[in-house]
Amino acid sequence: MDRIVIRGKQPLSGTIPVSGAKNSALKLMAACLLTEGELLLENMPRLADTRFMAHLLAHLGVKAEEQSGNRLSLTAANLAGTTAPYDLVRKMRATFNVLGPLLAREGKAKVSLPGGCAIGARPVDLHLKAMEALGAKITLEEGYVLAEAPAGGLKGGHIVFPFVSVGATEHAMLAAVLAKGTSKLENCAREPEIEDLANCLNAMGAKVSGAGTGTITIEGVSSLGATVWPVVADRIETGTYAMAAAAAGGDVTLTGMVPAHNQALWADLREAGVTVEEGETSVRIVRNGPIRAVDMQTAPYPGFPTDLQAQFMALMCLADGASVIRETIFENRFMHAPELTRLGARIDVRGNEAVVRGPAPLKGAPVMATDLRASVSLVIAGLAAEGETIVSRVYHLDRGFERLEEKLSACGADIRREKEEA
Ligand SMILES: CC(=O)N[C@H]1[C@@H](OP(=O)(O)OP(=O)(O)OC[C@H]2O[C@@H](n3ccc(=O)[nH]c3=O)[C@H](O)[C@@H]2O)O[C@H](CO)[C@@H](O)[C@@H]1O
Ligand SMILES: C=C(OP(=O)(O)O)C(=O)O
Repeated sequence: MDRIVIRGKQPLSGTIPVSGAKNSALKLMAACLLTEGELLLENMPRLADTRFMAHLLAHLGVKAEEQSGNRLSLTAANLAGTTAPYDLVRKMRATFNVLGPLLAREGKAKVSLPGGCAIGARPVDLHLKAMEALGAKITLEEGYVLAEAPAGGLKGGHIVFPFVSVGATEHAMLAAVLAKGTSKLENCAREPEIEDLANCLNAMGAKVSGAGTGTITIEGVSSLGATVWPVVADRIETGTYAMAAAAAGGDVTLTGMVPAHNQALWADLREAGVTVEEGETSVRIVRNGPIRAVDMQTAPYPGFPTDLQAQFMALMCLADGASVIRETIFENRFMHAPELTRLGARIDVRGNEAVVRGPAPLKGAPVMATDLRASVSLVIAGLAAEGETIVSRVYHLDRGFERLEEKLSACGADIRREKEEA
């Protein structure tokens, strides 16, 4: 197993190209199941999660071919089956989103209950209610969801989500595009990844309107066709490197991204004393002076993303004063706090609130995390800490960060990957 070794206290300076968004790429990949035509995805991030999703799609009969220039060709001309087995679903959340497309195209699907980051219970009840609203019959059997469309296929339906769910909104869209009639989805998630998926589906011939707002309307069509689609830039990777630059200090420009997708973070970074200069498709982050403590609460988009909460906590460890961080999306997403404490941070967690008391003189130590964003928060803290920080369980990082060490080293970070001793 690999580990990441960081010698901190090197200011960062340079340019980091932002990759395509993991959380969009995975749902776009699932969309290939809706058509016999080729879905050619550009700006694909090369990640453990996208590889894993490709394995699942291959199992379902999809011809998946990586092409130069971060392109992935997916063709589901002949499906080999409609079952997504436990071993190919358990590692991550987005694999569950193959259920809707299979159900819409083949009239049935059998999909294992999903895995994903261990950050809370993460049920799939909203996904299943959405499928039922489109006419599907759902049963649970031995850890699998069995879904069956009515004779003649899924029908347009009215879905009012009781609370906002990114995955359920995307899943409902992925099924409703091929349903007969019109579907109306209310209280939808508004994340940029939802718009990316809707725009790609429309390019395939779907009729989806309202994505990016709370109400999405879908007029079902009888079939979808081939398209070429560039994956939207990863706003979580963007925010992560922005906070790495703020924590380590220096002057870093992130390129190939959409500044508007991180407004909540930019506001908090500016309040913390960090300079954020937004360009058309880039953002420059400069931090020379002290960091001010800022309170923050996660919220669905356009609020502060839960996927950047751990990184923000790492930054606040360095701030002058106390900051209160409230996690409102997942009930168990402070697993990084005890690990940050190993590096010298002072953090009190009570329920869904963490009080971070800075500035803590961080010192390198061996640490490990239990999920993707928690792991990268330890990398950020390591960049600001004196001495050597060793982050184990790198497979979490590999799920969602493409060439992390390369991108940070190019900006002057002393960071390397090595084999863990047995
Ligand atoms: C692969 C992917 O895109 N993952 C992202 C997606 O996860 P994911 O789509 O799983 O997150 P959701 O928005 O669905 O989850 C929000 C909340 O709703 C709950 N819930 C969700 C569905 C459901 O059927 N029942 C239910 O109770 C969840 O447990 C959570 O507490 O959005 C999250 C919130 O921005 C991000 O942190 C994840 O990185
Ligand atoms: C929680 C995440 O991913 P997943 O939903 O796949 O667990 C994440 O990307 O931070």
